[in-house]
Amino acid sequence: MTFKETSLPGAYLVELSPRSDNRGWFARTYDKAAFAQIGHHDDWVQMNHSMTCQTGAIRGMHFQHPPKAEIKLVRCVAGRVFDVIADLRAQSPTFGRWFGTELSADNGHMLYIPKGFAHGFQTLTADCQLIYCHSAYYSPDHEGAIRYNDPRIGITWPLPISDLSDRDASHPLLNDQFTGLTV
Ligand SMILES: Cc1cn([C@H]2C[C@H](O)[C@@H](COP(=O)(O)OP(=O)(O)O[C@H]3O[C@@H](C)C(=O)[C@@H](O)[C@H]3O)O2)c(=O)[nH]c1=O
Repeated sequence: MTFKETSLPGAYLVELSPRSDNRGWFARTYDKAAFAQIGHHDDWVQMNHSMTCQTGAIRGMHFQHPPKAEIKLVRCVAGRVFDVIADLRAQSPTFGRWFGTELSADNGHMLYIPKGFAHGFQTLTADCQLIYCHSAYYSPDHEGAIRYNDPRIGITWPLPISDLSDRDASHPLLNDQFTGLTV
C-alpha cells in the first residue's frame, strides 16, 4: 500500500497494491507497521458498513467531539462515491478547507481521516457500500456535524442531491463562534 498525503495535512489517500493471478486479486487493507509510517498508532475498535441505494445521495458531514474524537479509515467496496473531508482542527493551517476524492470498488482507494475532520460522501452510482474502521466507539452523546452545504466550507458536490436524511439536512451552520476542534 502507498500513502499519498492530501492537501489537508495528516489526511492520506491510501492506495492498495493488489496481487493478481488467474483467480482475481488479493490486497492487504491494513498493516500496523505500514500505518506507523504516517504516525498512526491507535487501535481500530469498531468497524461499520453502510449501503446507500440512490445515486446522488449524501451522508454527512459527521465527526465526534473530544474526548471521543476518532480517526477513520474509509473504503468503498461497491459502487463509486465522491468522498469528502473538511478540516475542523482549531490549530490547522488548513482549518475550514475541504478535500474530495473518488473512492470506488474499482480503484480500491481508502481515505485516512485524522481526528478533527468532518466526513461525508455523495454516491456516484446506485447501491454504494462503504466500510469504515474507527479508532473510537460510536458515542451518540458526542456526535457532531456540519451541514453538507455550509457556505463557510463550500463543498462542491458533483451531482444533484437525490437523498439526504432529515438530520443531515438540518445540521446548524458554522458561525464566528466556531473556532475549531481541539483534538
Ligand atoms: C455511526 C453509527 C450509527 N449508528 C446508528 C444510529 C442510527 O440509528 C443509524 C444510522 O446512523 P447515521 O444516520 O448516523 O448513519 P450515517 O449517516 O451513515 O453515519 C455515518 O456517516 C458517515 C458520513 C460517517 O463518516 C460515519 O462515521 C457515520 O457518521 O445507525 C450506530 O448504531 N452505530 C454507529 O457507529
